[in-house]
Amino acid sequence: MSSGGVARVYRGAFAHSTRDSALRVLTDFVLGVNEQGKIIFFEDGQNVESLSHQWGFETSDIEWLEPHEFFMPGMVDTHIHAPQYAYSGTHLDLPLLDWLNIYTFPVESRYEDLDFATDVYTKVVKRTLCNGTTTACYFATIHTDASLLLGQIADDFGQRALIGKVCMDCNSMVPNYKEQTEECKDETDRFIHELLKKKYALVKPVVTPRFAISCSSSLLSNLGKIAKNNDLHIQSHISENKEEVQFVKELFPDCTSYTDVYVKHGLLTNKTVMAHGCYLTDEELMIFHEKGAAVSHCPNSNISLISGLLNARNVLNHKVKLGLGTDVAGGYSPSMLDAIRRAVDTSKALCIQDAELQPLSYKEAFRLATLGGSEVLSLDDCTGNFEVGKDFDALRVNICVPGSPIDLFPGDDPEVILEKFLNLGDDRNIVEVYVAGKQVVPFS
Ligand SMILES: O=c1[nH]c(=O)c2nc[nH]c2[nH]1
Ligand SMILES: [Zn+2]
Repeated sequence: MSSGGVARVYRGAFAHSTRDSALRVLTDFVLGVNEQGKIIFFEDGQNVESLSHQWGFETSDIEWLEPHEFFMPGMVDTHIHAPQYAYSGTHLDLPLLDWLNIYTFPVESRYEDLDFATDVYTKVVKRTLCNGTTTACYFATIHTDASLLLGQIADDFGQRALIGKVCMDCNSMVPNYKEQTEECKDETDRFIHELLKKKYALVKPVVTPRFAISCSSSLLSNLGKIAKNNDLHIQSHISENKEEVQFVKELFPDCTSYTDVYVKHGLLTNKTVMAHGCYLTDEELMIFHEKGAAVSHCPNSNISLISGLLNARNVLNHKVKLGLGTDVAGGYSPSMLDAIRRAVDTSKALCIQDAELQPLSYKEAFRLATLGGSEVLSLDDCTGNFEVGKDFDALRVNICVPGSPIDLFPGDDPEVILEKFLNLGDDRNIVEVYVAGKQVVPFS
């Protein structure tokens, strides 16, 4: 645009969460992005003259949003299985452990085939970006090369991503879908080092033991060490379903709880995100808080696989970091808007059972999908809201696109427009997506 490092300036309505507030709607703000994709100012529109002098841009260069448009932060999917996208929207008629054995493992075992992997991984990255997921924490499969391919595809399309090569050395039901312990450890090392060697700006590895049931104690310990030695993120599953919790108790009789299994193997750190957690006790949540570990709330999956209902309010009351996950394909929707709606619905269903409970508001769910998710992935220094210094990860939302699923009425102010979008909107309303200042949707 002009000298002084300003690449673009936008003026109009913005909605985001802050440390103190689940939702702040700013009706007339100006936001500047520099060449590196970072937010360099975010101020009241009245300050535009002084900002133009300070940053050396012409006010005529400002891009104005329409009255029925706003920017919100890109959404953070804290838990999604990229390979399972191949069958998303189907296979939702079995409980977790049968679902894994009958549907999931046979499909995941096909990802040795890099053509198949390219097809599915391209589709899942494009679909999630169109739906406003600017950051995704992916499980891949046990296959190192296909997992590296997922990293390359996320980088190609400009999505911020954590990529996990899945680790599992126990699988009696589908024995061809597992690795030997040593091989799994070595391949995890290779995956991490090859991915880091690519020096992708926004794509990083995450250590990924599938869950306690599919990993030996020796593998879990090795993965804890690998994460520690390389200062890496960790992701897994915990306490999703009652049968699973009981099985873990039997497999690890020396551990006092499911959480204790991960603690004892060095896998519960301040860079850990555990999916589900429906049956975590208050004592376990206290351990999560002490360790700084996070929970990914996956409400679509919890209901679709009839696993349980996470009491998100209780997790928040324990000051445990909480975000939302689609958990494709146990969750059938790749959209984080769906995760927002189902998180609110789940909290209301729990309120039917216990009138003392306070349901989640749409504002709180918005926070979980944006800033909360960035905290869960320890990425809140660079994404999650429009704080100056963070990367510009943003969705330009337009309520009045042709064929919009939303109608507006006189008096609908920006806060009402946001609420309608969160409850009624879809990818048609997400007209542009930015990651680190780069426009990634529409695809170039
Ligand atoms: O919802 C789930 N999806 C999975 O793929 C999985 N693996 C272990 N536990 C799991 N839960
Ligand atoms: Zn999962």
